[in-house]
Amino acid sequence: MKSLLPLNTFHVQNLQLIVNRLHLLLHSTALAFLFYYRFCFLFQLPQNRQGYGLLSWLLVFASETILSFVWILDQAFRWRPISRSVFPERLPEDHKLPPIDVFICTADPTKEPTLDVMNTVLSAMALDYPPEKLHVYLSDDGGSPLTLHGVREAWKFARCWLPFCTRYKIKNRCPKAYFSASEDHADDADFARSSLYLADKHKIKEQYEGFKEEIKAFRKDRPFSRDHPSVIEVIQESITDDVDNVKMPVLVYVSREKKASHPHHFKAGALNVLLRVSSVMSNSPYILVLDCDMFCNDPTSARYAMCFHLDPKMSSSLSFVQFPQKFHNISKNDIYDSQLRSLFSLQWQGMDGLKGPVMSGTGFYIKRASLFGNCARKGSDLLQQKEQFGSSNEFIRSLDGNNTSDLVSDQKYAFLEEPHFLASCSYEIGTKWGEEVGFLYYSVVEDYLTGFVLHSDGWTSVFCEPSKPQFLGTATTNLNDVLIQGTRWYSGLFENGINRFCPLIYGPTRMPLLQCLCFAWLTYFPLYCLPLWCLATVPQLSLLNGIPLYPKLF
Ligand SMILES: O=c1ccn([C@@H]2O[C@H](COP(=O)(O)OP(=O)(O)O[C@H]3O[C@H](CO)[C@@H](O)[C@H](O)[C@H]3O)[C@@H](O)[C@H]2O)c(=O)[nH]1
Ligand SMILES: [Mn+2]
Repeated sequence: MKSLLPLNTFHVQNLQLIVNRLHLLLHSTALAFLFYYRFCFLFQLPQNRQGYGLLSWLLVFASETILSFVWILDQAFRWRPISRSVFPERLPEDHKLPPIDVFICTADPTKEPTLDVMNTVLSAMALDYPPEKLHVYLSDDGGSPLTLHGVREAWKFARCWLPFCTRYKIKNRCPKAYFSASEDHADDADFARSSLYLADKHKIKEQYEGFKEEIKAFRKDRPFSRDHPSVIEVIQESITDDVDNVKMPVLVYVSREKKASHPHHFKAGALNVLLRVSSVMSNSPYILVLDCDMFCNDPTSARYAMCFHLDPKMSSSLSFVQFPQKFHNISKNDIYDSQLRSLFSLQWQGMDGLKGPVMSGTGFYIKRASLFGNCARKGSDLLQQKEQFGSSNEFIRSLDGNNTSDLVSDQKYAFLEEPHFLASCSYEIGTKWGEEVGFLYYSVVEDYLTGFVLHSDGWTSVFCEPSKPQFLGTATTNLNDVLIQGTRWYSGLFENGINRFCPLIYGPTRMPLLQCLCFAWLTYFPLYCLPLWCLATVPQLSLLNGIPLYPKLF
């Protein structure tokens, strides 16, 4: 009976849909009149086509054209908004659930405080999922001894933290957030006032303080260089005092090799190394990608995601389940809209009604096989596969998809030869990594591009937005950071609108038109700044100089 019921359902938001489409009709009629007026004016009288008057007209006309173009693209998001529900209680029993690898990226311990990164790691280890099916990989691009020390300490702390969370069904499993939450928030269960719970809570708080001290006390003066060899440590193996029989997820620290002479491709490069290293260790079919500044706020996300990935109706074409980015540090007035509200509540819902939302960098559960594109097809010969994936036989063997999670604890990996080879910076030379395989390198917004190409290859995605945010991140809240991040995102996005991945050229033969328009909106909306400048100056100057730009009403 259990398996017959659907794991998820969706419903089209009909009222929203009708309002949106009526608005589309009304607004486009108004636009048609505006354009008619502009054309008539230019072609009616010859004197309209000379001097400053003409210049102002053309500038305003060009601005209106750009705005209308961006507006038309934006309508695709509003065409068919849907919302979804999931039923995790209908999932198969724990032993039948597929394994998951969690990838967390960090790059710089000075900008990304180690304690916060470890909180993200701990919250991921404490996901509500069978621990033997969970493998957490931390990629440290800084190659910092402090981060490695932090991971070892985090593992020790996790040995008490995880049982505490399961015993009391703690909902907020990021220790920092749990201890700083107000009492009523943290403890809403029946036993909240029981003396046993309070005593345990007190004890675990002390252990957390000890863990914090351990990280603080670490010598930080060691400079970290851009050149460093790869360091890989399966934390599970380094601890021997198996006092209590606590089942723990595997925790792996990976710092890939870096040389100034080799491009490292930022986060996409780090994720691809994790993809390779994990494939010869746990090789889980599903991967959760997290930024180090984004912790799991609710432990149920893995089960929620599996409600889609295990749904036989959608799983064959489903590449990833995207959760919205929500933030814990939004200021009261949020004057820069750091929450990115329209993206994560309105537009992603709209794309969900088409072929699925854009990959948003963090908080998504992706099917590993989808990242190997068409290259991984069975039957292609070994030589060809080596050209695409590099020369590791073990990696190529892993493409068959047979999970090898028991190998993590195998003696074979005591020396970790193969993972080191896969994490070396020369491994990718001459291969298709970053071009056709894994996360793509052509863009600073690797998430957008990888998602776009996946959609072009026929994969779909799903947007899952439960009422309680599953992940909480740190938003940019001051003008300086907003401008730096904005410039990086919008220039990166716009670049994708004018290179060979232009959604309006590359897309239409590969995906439905409305989906193309959504991607096109993302790449072209940075053009907004041009009409903004024009309309903030030209009409005002024209008014002062007596140049009419708009029709007289009376
Ligand atoms: O060389 C690098 C650079 C960055 N990172 C990590 O990548 C993540 C995101 O980088 P960040 O500098 O915080 O960028 P944001 O602008 O905050 O990130 C947003 O935009 C990125 C680019 O689109 C996406 O990858 C992110 O997921 C998304 O949250 C962080 O965890 C970093 O530690 C690395 O691992 N290696
Ligand atoms: Mn960030």
